[in-house]
Amino acid sequence: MSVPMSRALYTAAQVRAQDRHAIEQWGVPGFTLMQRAAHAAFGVLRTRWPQARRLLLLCGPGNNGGDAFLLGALALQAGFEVRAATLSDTAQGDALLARRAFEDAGGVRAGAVEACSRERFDVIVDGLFGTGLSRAPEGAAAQWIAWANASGRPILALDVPSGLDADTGVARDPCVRAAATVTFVAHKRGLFTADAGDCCGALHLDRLELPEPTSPPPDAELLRAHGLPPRRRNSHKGSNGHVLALGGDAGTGGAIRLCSEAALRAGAGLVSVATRAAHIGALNAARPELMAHAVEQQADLAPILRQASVLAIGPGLGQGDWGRALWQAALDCDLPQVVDADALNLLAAHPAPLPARCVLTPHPGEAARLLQTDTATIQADRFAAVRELAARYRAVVALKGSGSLIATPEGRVAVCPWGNPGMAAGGMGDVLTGIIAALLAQGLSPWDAACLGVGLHARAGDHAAAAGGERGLLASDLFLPLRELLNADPN
Ligand SMILES: NC(=O)C1=CN([C@@H]2O[C@H](COP(=O)(O)OP(=O)(O)OC[C@H]3O[C@@H](n4cnc5c(N)ncnc54)[C@H](OP(=O)(O)O)[C@@H]3O)[C@@H](O)[C@H]2O)[C@@H](O)CC1
Ligand SMILES: Nc1ncnc2c1ncn2[C@@H]1O[C@H](COP(=O)(O)OP(=O)(O)O)[C@@H](O)[C@H]1O
Ligand SMILES: [K+]
Repeated sequence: MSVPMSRALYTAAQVRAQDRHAIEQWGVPGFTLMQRAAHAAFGVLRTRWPQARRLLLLCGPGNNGGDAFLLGALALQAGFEVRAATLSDTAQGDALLARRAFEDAGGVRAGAVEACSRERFDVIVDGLFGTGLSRAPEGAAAQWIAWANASGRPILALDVPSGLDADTGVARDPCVRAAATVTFVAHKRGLFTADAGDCCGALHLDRLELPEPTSPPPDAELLRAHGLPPRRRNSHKGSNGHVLALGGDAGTGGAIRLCSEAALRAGAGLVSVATRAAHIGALNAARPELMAHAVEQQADLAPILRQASVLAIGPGLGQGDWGRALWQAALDCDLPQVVDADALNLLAAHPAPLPARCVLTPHPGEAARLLQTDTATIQADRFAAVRELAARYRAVVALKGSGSLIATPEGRVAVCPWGNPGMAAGGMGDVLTGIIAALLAQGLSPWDAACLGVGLHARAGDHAAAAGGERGLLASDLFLPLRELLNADPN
C-alpha cells in the first residue's frame, strides 16, 4: 500500500518508533524534536489567536509536558505572560531540560489551577498527556482538564488532546476539548474516529522536518476527496449498471425509496425496486424514474433478479418471513451486493457465506450483532472491530458513525474524515447503501465503491449541513450536493 504522507495514519506505537528512528538513526536529538514541536505549536497559536498575550500551560510529567514548557519559553521570549501548572516534579531527560529552559526564560508556576481566575488567560495550552496516555486522567490531571473545559478559554492541545486515546479515538473521562490540536511527526489514527471530533478541534500536522517514513506501512489511510471522471460521450444506460434495491416491508417503504433514489442520484443507469405491493403507487408517483416491482412471494423475484447487475439489500427489509425470503434469494445469486440494515441482522442471526464482491455497511449496533458482542465493545476499538468484521465475513465492510472506517478482509483500512452529527437521523444509512450500490454498478471494485461512497455521502452531508445547519437535516437533502460532488474532482 502506498499512501501519500498526509493521508497516512499510524498507531501511537508506530509514531513513537518514528521518533526513535529519527533520534537513533538520523541523529536528530530528542530535545531538537521537542523544540521543533514547540515552534510549530507556537506558530499555530499565534496564527489562530493573534491577540493572545497571556498563556496558561498545563504540563504533564512526560515529553508532552516538555513540549508545553518549550512553547512557554518561546512565548516568554516573544513578550507573552506565561504561567505553568506542573502535574509533578518527576520530569526526566528532555522534559526536565525543557522545564529548566522555561524557568531560565523567566517562566513561573501557576500554583493550583482551580484557584486561577479564568479571565487571566487568553489561551490554555494542553501539554498534559500525548501518546503516552496510559489510563484515564485522575486526581489533579482530571480536575485541571475539567477546569480548562469549563473555563470558556480556547484550548490548544499538543499532539493529542489529553485524555483521548491516540489509537482508538476513545475519550477517557475527562478529556480535553480543544479548539485546535497540533499533532507532531505523523497523524495518529485515533484523531479521526469515535470521540475525536468532539475533542480535537481544528487539526494541524507538523512533521518536525522529518522525512516521510518508508516503513513500516501506515496502519490506515484517510479517504481522498474526489468524484468520478466524466462519462464516455458514447455511453448509454446499459453501460452504467442496473441496481436492484430489495426491501421496504410494511411500514418501511421510505427506507427503500431513499436507497433506490440515492442509487439513481449516484449515477446507476437503471434502478429497480423489489418491495411490497402497497408501496408501488407511492414510489411511482414520487420518483417515476424508478422501476418499482411488487414482490409478495419469491416467484415474483426471479425475473427481476435476472435483469439486475448489483443488489442493494436491507433497508426496511424487516426480519419476518417476507424479508427472510428476499435475503435468501440474494444470498443464492452471485451478484455483487451491498448488505445493510435487516439483511445484516439476518446474516448475524444465521451466518452464511456471502457472494463475492459484497460490501457490508453496519452501524455499531449491527456490527455488534455480527460479532456477537455489544455496541460498547465495538466503539471501544473501531479499528479492531472493522478488521474483525471484514476478516470474518470475507467482505469489504464500512463501519459507520463519526469517522466511518472501511476495511478489506486483508486488513487494509481507510478512515472518513467528513460527516457531521446532523447525519444521525433516520434514512441516512439507506442513502449510503444506494450510493455504494450505484458505484458498484458503474464498475468500481467493492473497496473503491465503499471508499468513494462513504466519502461522497459524508461530504454531501457536510455540504447540506453548511447550507442550513445540522439539526433538521434530512437524508434526501444529500441528493443535490451528492450529484455535484460525484461529478466534480475526479482526481
Ligand atoms: N522525542 C520524542 O519522542 C518526541 C515526543 N514528543 C512529545 O512527547 C509525547 C510523548 O511523550 P511521552 O512518551 O513522555 O508520554 P506523555 O504523553 O508525555 O505521557 C507520559 C507520562 O504521563 C504519565 N501518564 C500517562 N497517563 C496518565 C494518566 N492518566 N494520569 C497520570 N499520569 C499519566 C505517564 O506515567 P506512567 O504511565 O508511566 O505511569 C508518563 O509519566 C508526544 O505525545 C509528543 O507530545 C514531541 O516532542 C516530538 C518528539
Ligand atoms: N455523528 C456523526 N458523524 C458523522 N456521520 C454520522 C454521524 N451520525 C451518523 N452518521 C452517518 O449517517 C449514516 C447513518 O446510518 P444508519 O445509522 O444506518 O442510519 P439509518 O438506519 O437511519 O439509515 C451513516 O453513514 C453514518 O456514518
Ligand atoms: K496533550
